[in-house]
Amino acid sequence: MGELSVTKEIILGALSTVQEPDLKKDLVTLGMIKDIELGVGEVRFTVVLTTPACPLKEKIRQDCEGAIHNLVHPDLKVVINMTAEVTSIQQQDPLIPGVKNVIAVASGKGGVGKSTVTANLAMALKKAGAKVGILDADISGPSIPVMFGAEDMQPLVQEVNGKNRIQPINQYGIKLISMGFLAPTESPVPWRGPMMTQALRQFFGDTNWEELDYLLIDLPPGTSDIHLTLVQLIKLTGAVIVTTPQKVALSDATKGLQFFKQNSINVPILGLVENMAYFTPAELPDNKYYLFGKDGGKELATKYKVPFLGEVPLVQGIREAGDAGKPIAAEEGPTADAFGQIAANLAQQIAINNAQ
Ligand SMILES: Nc1ncnc2c1ncn2[C@@H]1O[C@H](COP(=O)(O)OP(=O)(O)OP(=O)(O)O)[C@@H](O)[C@H]1O
Repeated sequence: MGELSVTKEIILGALSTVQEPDLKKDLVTLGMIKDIELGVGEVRFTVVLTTPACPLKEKIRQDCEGAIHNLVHPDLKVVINMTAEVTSIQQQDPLIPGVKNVIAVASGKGGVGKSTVTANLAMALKKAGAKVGILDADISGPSIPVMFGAEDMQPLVQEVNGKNRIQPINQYGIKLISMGFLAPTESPVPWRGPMMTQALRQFFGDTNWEELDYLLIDLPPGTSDIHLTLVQLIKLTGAVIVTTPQKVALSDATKGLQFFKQNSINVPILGLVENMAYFTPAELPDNKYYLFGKDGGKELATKYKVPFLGEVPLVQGIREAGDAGKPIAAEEGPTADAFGQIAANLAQQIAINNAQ
């Protein structure tokens, strides 16, 4: 490379031609390039993505390398450190100062797998390197403790900076709080409005969440007092709607969508997840049986112009893992990959919304 004298400005100039495909601006303008270091015949720098679950990570890395080779020198060795700093909504909620994004997971109909999707998305986001928590507000049947093998656990109350704080359960690196910890499942307490409001307020304000990139809220099916309390209590990043492809579930999912979209509530829909999209027997992994109809969720997303985050098959392993207390997304395999892809799409939508 003899004569070549490369400066940080030249490197920045080359990288300013690389676009962040979602945010539609270049990496330099977005402040995503850090710590440029020049060595003999090589350049090192860090790219700070908006989420560790970024589905475009590899493309952005290749585009950076390509820009330097094309615009600076083809033989320059390029060493890129890909990191991430999750972005947050502009006005973070003072009730939960360390929590960057709060995502409501809702469904119209019961039993469509909303808790299963919440648990597995949390696992997948955690696996990608994010700090994740779940607040299980589904008093109709708090299944999150079971899905995390935490049904016999109780959160402790500890004094932090002179204030009593609830310590969330930490299971597989995910922080959990559940209405189920307050009311044992076998003796369902008839929750009344003020009790729920109080419990939710406490779960947000008095829990020692510390730093979280994503806090997922598992809501009861349908639209209830809890939904209203939640949107009044906390500034949500957005909502995810879980549905199955059959007609009854879709019409209920539409009600869920409309609840968040109505003017007085105005919570962005981050996307729709189609659960039990098709059945795949373990012994015939390439066969797909569309038991509940095909593409219902996808079509609903198109109709209401909301992102389609992906589909989850009906497989025995998902139910077994849930019952065994460790979400399947914690393991490796095609089902975990499906959740990984949905989590990446969700993280991407959050980053896009936060940039607007
Ligand atoms: N894709 C799937 N494949 C196999 N089993 C699934 C799948 N999704 C959910 N299940 C199973 O279906 C049952 C109901 O799921 P889950 O509790 O997640 O539904 P829900 O919508 O949260 O229910 P609720 O109405 O109680 O809130 C569970 O036993 C779960 O393991």
